[in-house]
Amino acid sequence: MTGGNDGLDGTTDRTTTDGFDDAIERVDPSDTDADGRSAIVAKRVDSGTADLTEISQLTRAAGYGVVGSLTQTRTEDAAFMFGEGKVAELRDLVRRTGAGAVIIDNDVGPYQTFNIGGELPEGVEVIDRFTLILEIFGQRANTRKAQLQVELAELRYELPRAEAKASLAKRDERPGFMGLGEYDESVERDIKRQISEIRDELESIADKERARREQRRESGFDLVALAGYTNAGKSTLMRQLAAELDVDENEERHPDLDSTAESQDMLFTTLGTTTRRAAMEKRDVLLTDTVGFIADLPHWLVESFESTLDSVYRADLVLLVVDASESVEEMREKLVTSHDTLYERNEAPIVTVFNKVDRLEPGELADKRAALSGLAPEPVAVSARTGAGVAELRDRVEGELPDWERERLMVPVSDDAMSLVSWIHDHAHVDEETYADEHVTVAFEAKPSIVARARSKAAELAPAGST
Ligand SMILES: Nc1nc2c(ncn2[C@@H]2O[C@H](COP(=O)(O)OP(=O)(O)OP(=O)(O)O)[C@@H](O)[C@H]2O)c(=O)[nH]1
Ligand SMILES: [Mg+2]
Repeated sequence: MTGGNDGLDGTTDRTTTDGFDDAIERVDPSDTDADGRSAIVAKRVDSGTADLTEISQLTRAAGYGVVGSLTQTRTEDAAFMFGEGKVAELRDLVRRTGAGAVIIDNDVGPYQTFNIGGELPEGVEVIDRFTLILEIFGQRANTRKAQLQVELAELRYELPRAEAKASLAKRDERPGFMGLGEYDESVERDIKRQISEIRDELESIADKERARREQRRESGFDLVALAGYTNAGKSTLMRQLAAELDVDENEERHPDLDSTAESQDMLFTTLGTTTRRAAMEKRDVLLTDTVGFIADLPHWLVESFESTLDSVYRADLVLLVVDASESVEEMREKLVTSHDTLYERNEAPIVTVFNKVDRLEPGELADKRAALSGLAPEPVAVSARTGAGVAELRDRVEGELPDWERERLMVPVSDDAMSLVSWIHDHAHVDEETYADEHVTVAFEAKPSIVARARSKAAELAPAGST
């Protein structure tokens, strides 16, 4: 996917700064993608040093080679986002590298995008962080739901821009704004209509998923979701915990489901959701792997993916996976982003999982636990790669799931009684099954809702008071 780029840490893009209007500029023409798409990454920060690591990873995940970079520390310029002199430098850098796109790790307004584009050689695209993420999602979207979510996000991104174009066109200042021809209010109306149609279709998909989740709960499954920052190791951990292949047989086929949940050292490897049965001692657990979180996403982009995140929000337990091989600072930022994403909607208890402990030095784990105890109380340390700590994680999952009830039912032997007994076997953990005096007795443990249903089924079979 990322052509000849192996190192994904983007560290080559970082240098020190003099603390002023720092011009960090690197050129690496060898770093072009296989299909020749190349980009310059750029970022502005108000203060401190701009870090290009993540935007470089995202750029490569979208299939571009990173051929140059540029950063600036200064307050935002209303017209160009960067200072005008910096935009001139950007133009020179584009000329020298032959880059086809400039990827800016900021929220670039529609007018700023237009202005920067006007300074660059003809045909060079100006892409901001959100558009880049949407591009990655668009490339990975391979279910109807994922495609609709991407389309919805694109339209919601486009809406304020269409408004801007309409107002520019009205003022007759820049006819053919961005080379896209005439704009008027009908474009906005059209976008709004499409948004509402897509929402309706997504809502009906979400209804079906909700019904399926309830069905699974009724069959005695506990639903556990893997959540966490992109590239934390969720899919790798899923494979460690999973007992067998997917159970989403009713769902639209998804390449992710066919063999294994994919893992790659790349941002947003997983876009859809994958559900597998987990291998547990007692409880029947369904595990769902899902799209990773990332910082600085506008609310509309998160909302567009709401139905994907529903499998996290509506789980019985969330495993929040963190890459513990990163610095405490990075871990903290990613934990904060994850908690922000979960905060309003999540209903489930959260267990934090420190992953990739195979990469830690002795003592490092204890230090990180202590430093992050506020954000990540009692984390379970695992290596999804080697399997270390995974047994402890299973125990912890079983311990955190809502308690089961014990019950003992006795019913007269009959065909209906036998089908009740087999229903109980399917939905509960049976401790004992005995036959005496034409009665069958089953002692079992199950979720309270399953126990209640077994009781009422038994009551229909047995004369009152016989249990
Ligand atoms: N050393 C080490 N590497 C790991 C471990 N777990 C995962 N990785 C690597 O980390 C990278 C990301 O793993 P994934 O499982 O794809 O991560 P993810 O959270 O599913 O990522 P997205 O789907 O992209 O959000 C891959 O290169 C994995 O091989 C681990 O325990 N130790
Ligand atoms: Mg994944």
